[in-house]
Amino acid sequence: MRAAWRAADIRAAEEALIPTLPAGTLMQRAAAGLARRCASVLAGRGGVYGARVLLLVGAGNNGGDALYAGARLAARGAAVSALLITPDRAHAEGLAALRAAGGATIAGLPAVADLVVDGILGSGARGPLRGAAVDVVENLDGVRATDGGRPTVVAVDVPSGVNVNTGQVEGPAVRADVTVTFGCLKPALVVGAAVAHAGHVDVVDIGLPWLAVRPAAWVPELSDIQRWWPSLAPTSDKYNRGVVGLATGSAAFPGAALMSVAGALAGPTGMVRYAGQVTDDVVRAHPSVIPTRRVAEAGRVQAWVCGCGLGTDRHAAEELRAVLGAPVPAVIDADALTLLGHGDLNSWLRRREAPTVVTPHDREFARLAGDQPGPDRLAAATELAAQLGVTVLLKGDRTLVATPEGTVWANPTGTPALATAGTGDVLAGLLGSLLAAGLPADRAAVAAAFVHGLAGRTAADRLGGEHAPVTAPDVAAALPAVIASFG
Ligand SMILES: NC(=O)C1=CN([C@@H]2O[C@H](COP(=O)(O)OP(=O)(O)OC[C@H]3O[C@@H](n4cnc5c(N)ncnc54)[C@H](O)[C@@H]3O)[C@@H](O)[C@H]2O)[C@@H](O)CC1
Repeated sequence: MRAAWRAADIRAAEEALIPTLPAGTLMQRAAAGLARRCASVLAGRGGVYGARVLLLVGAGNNGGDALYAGARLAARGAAVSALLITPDRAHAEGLAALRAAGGATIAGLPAVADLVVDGILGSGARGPLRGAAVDVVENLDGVRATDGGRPTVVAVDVPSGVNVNTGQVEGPAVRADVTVTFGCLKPALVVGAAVAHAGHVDVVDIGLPWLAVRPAAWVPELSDIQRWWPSLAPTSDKYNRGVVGLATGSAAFPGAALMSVAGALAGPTGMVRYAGQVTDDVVRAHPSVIPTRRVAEAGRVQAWVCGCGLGTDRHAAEELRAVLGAPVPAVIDADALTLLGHGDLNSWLRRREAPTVVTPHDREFARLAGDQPGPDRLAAATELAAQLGVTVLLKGDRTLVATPEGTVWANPTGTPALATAGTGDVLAGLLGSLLAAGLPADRAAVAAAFVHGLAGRTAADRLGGEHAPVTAPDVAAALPAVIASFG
């Protein structure tokens, strides 16, 4: 797993480190890593020698990184021009280094550049872009590469214009192909609208120590999921692998039952029970499932999933109450979240002692929290988790998992392929299976979101690419291959 820390925490660590090193060491390490990445980008566009490089240089150290990296590229024969956003405040030593290497300054955006290095703002950014930077960023699209195509844009640390700590994008912001970030990830590189501005993210090691404060977010990696995923043992049987129950679907929404069951069947449990109104549909599609009509009539389970397509009538409320009253972990999804938003069911949720995961998208989040998550999704998910005392899986292109204790995870595998009806039901079923198999709520939620994202990507690939019309059954069908690949 990797950590994304807030700008102030990173700055404090850097300030503690700086006096222990020769002057300028951190910036030189940053610039060296940045120049290396820029050179590899240029290698793919015909080489460094003779390439046209445009540096966008702001008033702070972010501009300093760009200037020193530009000096390194100029020394290798690139034609490097620096556009100083606030000329009287540019990093003096960096500028001198660039000039000494043969680079020049220019007064406005050039017509041609093969590589644009965005050093306008980094972790010292406050609010949306102001002043001359706005014009530069808004007109960047007019710059063409020597071959007539788009230049490659490399952002330094974070793309300029994004909120480093929240990932919010409130005004014009650079759209980078690559972001070279220093020391560790930043929240803007893992959550919110800013992620789409960052492109591919490279973390350059500048010798920053592991920070002693809680990260703004953790980002799971495949190796974490592989490690957590319950594996089959010679002594496994259908009961000790865990049994998951699904209180999902209704006459109006039978598909939600089928999708949630499909998700659960792909998980690690040995048995799936279905309690609901569409038992015939479920058993026809999935003959291994044990059907009953009501939660109260189902046999023992180690976790419940409740809400997908359940409806919001009195029957649905009774079923939700039965799930909330059961002393086992529960996933509360979709219609069950609507039911929780009003009436006495919310107090049932608070009384629960077994782990609970709620899985809202933004509108469902508003039903629980009173308002949509807003631009600071990390804070919103954390607050709701603390307020309800449950794990919150906030769906989005970067799904977040927040625990009541204040830990947040940002899932990196999201894909637009999942933006289609029914995929949430698949996720809920899979998550329920992981809970029933004994995973703690946060790991179950993180693992389910991660694998679900991979399944979305696999489904799209199988159908011909990222623009293929993926459906929820395609996602469910892709789960076994993704899980099998864990080895
Ligand atoms: N602290 C360190 O030791 C290191 C810092 N490094 C670099 O330094 C960066 C942080 O440097 P700084 O703290 O100087 O901050 P920035 O380089 O992000 O710039 C801050 C300056 O930009 C201006 N500014 C702030 N918000 C603005 C806005 N919305 N619109 C227009 N101008 C705005 C302010 O006047 C401020 O002086 C990092 O992102 C990284 O690139 C690296 O060199 C590695 C080492």
